[in-house]
Amino acid sequence: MSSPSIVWFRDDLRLADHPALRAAIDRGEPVVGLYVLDEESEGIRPLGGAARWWLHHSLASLADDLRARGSHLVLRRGAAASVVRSLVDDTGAGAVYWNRRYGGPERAIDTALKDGLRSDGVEVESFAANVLFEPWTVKTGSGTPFSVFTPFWNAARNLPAPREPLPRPREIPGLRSAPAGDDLDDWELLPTRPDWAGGLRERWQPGEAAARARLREFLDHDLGSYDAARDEPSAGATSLLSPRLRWGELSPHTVWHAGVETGGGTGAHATSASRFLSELGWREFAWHTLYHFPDLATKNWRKGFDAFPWPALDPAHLTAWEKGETGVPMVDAGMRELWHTGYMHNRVRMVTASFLTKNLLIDWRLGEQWFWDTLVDADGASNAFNWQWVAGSGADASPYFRIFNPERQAEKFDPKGLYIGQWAPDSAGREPIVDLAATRKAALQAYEAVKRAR
Ligand SMILES: Cc1cc2nc3c(=O)[nH]c(=O)nc-3n(C[C@H](O)[C@H](O)[C@H](O)COP(=O)(O)OP(=O)(O)OC[C@H]3O[C@@H](n4cnc5c(N)ncnc54)[C@H](O)[C@@H]3O)c2cc1C
Repeated sequence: MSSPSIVWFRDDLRLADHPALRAAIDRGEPVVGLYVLDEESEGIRPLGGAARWWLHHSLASLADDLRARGSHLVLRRGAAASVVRSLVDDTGAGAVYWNRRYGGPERAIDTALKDGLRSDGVEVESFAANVLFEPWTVKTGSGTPFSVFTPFWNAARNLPAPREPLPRPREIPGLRSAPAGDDLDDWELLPTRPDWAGGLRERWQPGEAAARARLREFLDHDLGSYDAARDEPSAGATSLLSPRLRWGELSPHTVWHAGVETGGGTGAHATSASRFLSELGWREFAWHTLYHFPDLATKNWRKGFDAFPWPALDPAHLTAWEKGETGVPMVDAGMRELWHTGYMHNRVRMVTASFLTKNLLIDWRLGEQWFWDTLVDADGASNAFNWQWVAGSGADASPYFRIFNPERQAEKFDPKGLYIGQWAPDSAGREPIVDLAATRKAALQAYEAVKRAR
């Protein structure tokens, strides 16, 4: 009788550079892949609509890849701990392997499950694979977590370099017949009525093979102009790797080493490569912050910001922002790009988030939730981290209260109006729903309460 190894896939929907999968293959018994759609465990945040769309396609691709190499992906739905246990019972598995996750509720589930399975005699091992630096290894001189990016990243860079990525396995021995599982279509991850995913289908191809192709294309063709053009939303100069990293179709190690190798030498290419690698550093910093502050999506990271006097919500303003009908062209263009494609350029994310929190004085949590529902790259760390950074409640070195002026941002980063022309050509001649100068002043006044609370 064989005693299979279960590989529990989570935010790592790939075969290459997958240490848990590698360990399972090395154990020499049949390998069973598992993905659990967990909408029941305490504290697990339900996925947003755009994320569900991506997940569906990425799982389909992973299942094909596993099948082509001799194994299976079993899909089951329910509270993760009991689903994993029941698959262990069904298959007589002797080992369960996974790559680590860093959110608070996720860690609680994984730790309890590891202890429980081990005490039943099942081998359980977890691996570092989804961040370059384990969040607890980057510490200040006094052993505390970092609260500012630059010293965080300097300290991380002084640690041993990220390991080389593991090769993609050619063969993965599986059980002769797959254990029972759900049909992916029955999970209803895709929208039906209405089907709003047309723009997502046009823009994206989820799955590991497409992710690797995009990485190569970006490094071979676009990297040289990254540093100069990365802030221009119409330039198409950024990597578009965020959903691929979010879903783990690429590991950060793979991206890191590919970037280091391509960016050698001097000149624009090298400057761009080092800028690109430091953007990966922001992703690391977001996970570091979430690990040490698990309530990042719900509570102000900066305690003093609890004193910020948010006025009563004007639901019409929130709806105008969500739909890209504010009459502020840069904001409307961004919000429509988001709705149509499940993505928004980083510069415009900052402008739209600033407009919501500073000009409309709407709590950052409502914006975070909208992005959570509409972004294909929405993740537990980066989304909340960046919302708090823009709102002023987050981990930011800046001593002042940052307010982006959407008109000046458009002049600077979309000088020919190409981005606005693509997404919100009708917005330019319209009256904004609020007066930008007056609302800016009101935001600064509201911030006085935070200063007093310090
Ligand atoms: C309000 C707001 C919300 C955001 N929500 C998310 C989110 O849910 N998920 C997400 O991945 N990014 C988020 N970002 C960060 C950033 O906008 C995206 O990572 C970036 O636009 C993705 O495009 P790209 O892959 O072409 O980026 P590139 O410029 O090519 O950067 C390469 C990679 O670095 C990482 N990265 C770059 N900037 C950041 C950043 N500021 N914070 C964390 N990682 C970064 C991403 O993994 C990205 O794929 C948010 C930013 C803001 C201002």
